[in-house]
Amino acid sequence: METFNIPATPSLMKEFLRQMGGTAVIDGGLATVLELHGADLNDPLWSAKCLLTSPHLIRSVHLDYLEAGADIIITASYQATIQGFEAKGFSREQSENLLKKSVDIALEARPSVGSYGAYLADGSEYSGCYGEAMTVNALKEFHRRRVQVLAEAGPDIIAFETVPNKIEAQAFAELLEEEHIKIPAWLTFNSKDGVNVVSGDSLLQCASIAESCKQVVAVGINCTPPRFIHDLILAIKKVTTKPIVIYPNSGERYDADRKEWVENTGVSDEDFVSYVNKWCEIGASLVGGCCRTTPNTIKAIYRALSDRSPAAPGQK
Ligand SMILES: C[S+](C)CC[C@H](N)C(=O)O
Ligand SMILES: N[C@@H](CCS)C(=O)O
Ligand SMILES: [Zn+2]
Repeated sequence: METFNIPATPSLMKEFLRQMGGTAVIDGGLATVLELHGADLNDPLWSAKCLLTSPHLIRSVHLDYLEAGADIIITASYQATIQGFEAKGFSREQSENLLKKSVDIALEARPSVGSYGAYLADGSEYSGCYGEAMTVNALKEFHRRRVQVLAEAGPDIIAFETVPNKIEAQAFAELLEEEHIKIPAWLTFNSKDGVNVVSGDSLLQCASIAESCKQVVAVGINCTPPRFIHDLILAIKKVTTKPIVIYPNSGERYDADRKEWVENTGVSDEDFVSYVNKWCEIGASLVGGCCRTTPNTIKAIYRALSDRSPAAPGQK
């Protein structure tokens, strides 16, 4: 079982970034592009449904992102949970194999571990409200086997993403240590006000939990409107020495009942690509897109960063 040997040292990501010339490009929305290709994700498994119905499509979206200039691609496991597959009638073993399949499809990819809120499939990753009764221990038990299976599949890094509250950050950090996970990880939070994480918990406290966990090699923000990113980077910078990872969404709002994104009627987010260099100047070193971004977004980010000197991405 012990087949991986990448030491999860804090310097690992820094060394990778040095090799990349200082900045790395992450891919964009996976579910978004699966939908653009006709996948129906109105399902409790959301994008993980495609692990059952259209693995070829997942593979082709990963390839599109690599071609667009992404140095890092993220697997289709955001909403893939053993509990979610079992609810569809799969056995435990079949469910674990489906999780593993997400990594196999994007070999060398960064497995996505969405929050408990993602599994609930009611959009609660955008509120972080799990009820008074939820505890760090219950969250650890929910995620434990999932994290073990994904780590055993041998990815380069595990992306804990769209983390909405402090107890889930704590649960992930403790799981990485208790299970002696040797795969490095990043933890990215989401925000709807540019100050705190979506639950209202302090971003500084959440980022500090990530900072104290030795397996965590980067900390940041994902699936958050671009207009908040600048201030969030400045806040995170105060509490971390680790590389900062940023992959915003388009700024639209998610309607969890209809499982659809709706355009904002209020302030609109302009194309965020023009801000990417500024975000890197103030501290971000891994940049990509989340929901509602596409390979075109990533191409534009790649181009914007390539114009920077001397720290061009990827040196491709
Ligand atoms: C990142 S959100 C758009 C994922 C989907 C959500 N958990 C749902 O099931 O509706
Ligand atoms: N990684 C997921 C979304 C996380 S919010 C995806 O791109 O579909
Ligand atoms: Zn997203």
